[in-house]
Amino acid sequence: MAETKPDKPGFLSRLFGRKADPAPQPDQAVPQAGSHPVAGGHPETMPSPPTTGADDLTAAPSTVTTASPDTAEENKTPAQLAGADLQPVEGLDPEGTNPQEPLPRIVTETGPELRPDMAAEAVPAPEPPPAAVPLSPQPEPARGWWQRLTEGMRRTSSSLSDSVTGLFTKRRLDDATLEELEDALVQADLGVPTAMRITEAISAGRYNKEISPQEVKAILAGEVEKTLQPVAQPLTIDRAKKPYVILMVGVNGAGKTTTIGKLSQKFRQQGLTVMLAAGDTFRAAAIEQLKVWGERVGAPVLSREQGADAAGLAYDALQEAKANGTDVLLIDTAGRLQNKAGLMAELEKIVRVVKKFDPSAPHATLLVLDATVGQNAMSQVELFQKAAGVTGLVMTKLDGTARGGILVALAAKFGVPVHFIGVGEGVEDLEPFTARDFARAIAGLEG
Ligand SMILES: Nc1nc2c(ncn2[C@@H]2O[C@H](COP(=O)(O)OP(=O)(O)OP(=O)(O)O)[C@@H](O)[C@H]2O)c(=O)[nH]1
Repeated sequence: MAETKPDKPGFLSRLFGRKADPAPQPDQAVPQAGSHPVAGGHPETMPSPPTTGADDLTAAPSTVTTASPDTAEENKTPAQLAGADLQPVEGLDPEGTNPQEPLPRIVTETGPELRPDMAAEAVPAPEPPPAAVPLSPQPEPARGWWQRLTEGMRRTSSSLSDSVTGLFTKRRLDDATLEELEDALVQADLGVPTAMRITEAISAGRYNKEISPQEVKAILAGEVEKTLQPVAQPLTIDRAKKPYVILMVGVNGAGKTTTIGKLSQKFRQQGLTVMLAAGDTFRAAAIEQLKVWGERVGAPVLSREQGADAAGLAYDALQEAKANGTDVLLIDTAGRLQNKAGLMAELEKIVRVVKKFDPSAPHATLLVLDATVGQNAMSQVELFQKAAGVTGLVMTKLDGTARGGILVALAAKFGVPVHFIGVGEGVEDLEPFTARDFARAIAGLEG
C-alpha cells in the first residue's frame, strides 16, 4: 500500500489555474529517506565497520574457484548448496550457521540474450543444466519475455486496471473522476508528478465527455513510456576496459547475488569471460551462493573467509582479473542499510580501493532495488548514489508486488538509467529494461 496521499492542489485548480508551475515538488511530500524501515536487515548483528584507508589490503589470502563449463563433476559445488541463502531479509543468520536457513531455489534456465531488441523473441529450448542443478520433474514450457513480464506484473497492472475500469465505465470525465484516478496512480506508487501529468493528459480535450477504460489505459501507457524512455538504457560492456568492473550494491535481500548470477549467465552467453568477487564477506552463506552461481555459469569466484576485508578482496579480484585477461569482473557487496554509516563507509572504501587500481573503475555501479519496498526505493537511490555513485539500476521482484509503479517515480525523480528488471527467481526472469514493454504491461495492455 502506498502511504498517505500528500497534499496537492485540486485537479481543476491545477488544470486551469496553476498549469504554468512545472516544479515537480510533490514527490518530496512522499515519505523519504529514513522515514521507513529498510526492508530486512538486523542492525544489531552488523559487523563493525572496517578501518578506513586502502592500506590493509594484505589480510587473509583469497581463494579462486576455477569454475568453467568443463569443471569436472567431482569438483562441482554440492547440489544442496546451489543458490544457498536465498531468504536473507527475515531471519537472517549472519554467521551462516543456521541450519534452518533456506536452501537454494534452483530454476532451470532457458537463457535469453542480453540485447533489448531480443527481449521479446522466443526463448530457445532449455539447455540441459549442469549436473549440480537438480531438474524439476516437469520443466515448465518456455515462455516468452512478454508473457513473463505481464504475468509478473499482474498485481501492479490489475490494481491499476481495476481502478481505471471502475472509474471510466459509463462515466463522464469530470473533476471527481480525475481526482480519483490521480489517487489510484499515486497509490500504485507512480509518484505525484507523474500521476498529475497522466490525469492532465487524459483530461485534455475530453473534459465532460465519455472516455472508455481502454482509451484511458492507452494514454496512461503513453505517458508512462514517455517518462521511462530516457532511463531505459542497455548496459553496454566496453570491451576496451579489461576487466570491465561492475560493482553491485543494494540493501540486503534486494537480490544482488541472484542478479549477479543472472547477469553472469548473460555475459557468458555473449562469449565474455567473467570473474566474480564474493565481496559480501558478511555472511558465509552469501559467499557459498556466489560460488554456486560461478559453477553454474562457468565463472571463477574469488573469495575470502567470512568477515574478511571486502575492499582488499576487491583489489585482489582486480589483479587476478587483469592478469587473466578477464572481460567482466562483477563485485558483490554485503547487503547494506542506508542508516548504517559504517557500512556505507565500507562501500566508499571499496570504491576508493578499486579506483586505486584503475581510476576509471568501477565502470558501472549497479544498485539493485527490490520493487516490493515501494517508496523506500527513493531513499535507497539517494543514499547509494552518495556512497557509491550509482550509474544504473536493476529492479527486482516486480512479480511480488502491486507497487511496480515505483519504477516510474524513480525515473521521473532521478533519471538514473534502468538497465534490467526482474520478474521472478529464474535466470530467464531478468531482462533488459524497455520503456514500451513496461508501460504497456503496467497499463494492462496487450503487447
Ligand atoms: N520473486 C522474485 N524473487 C527474486 C527476484 N530477484 C531475486 N529474488 C529472490 O530474492 C531473494 C534474495 O536474493 P539475494 O540475491 O540473496 O539478495 P542479496 O541482495 O544478495 O541479499 P544479501 O546477500 O543478503 O545481501 C532470493 O530468494 C532470490 O531468489 C525477482 O525478480 N523476483
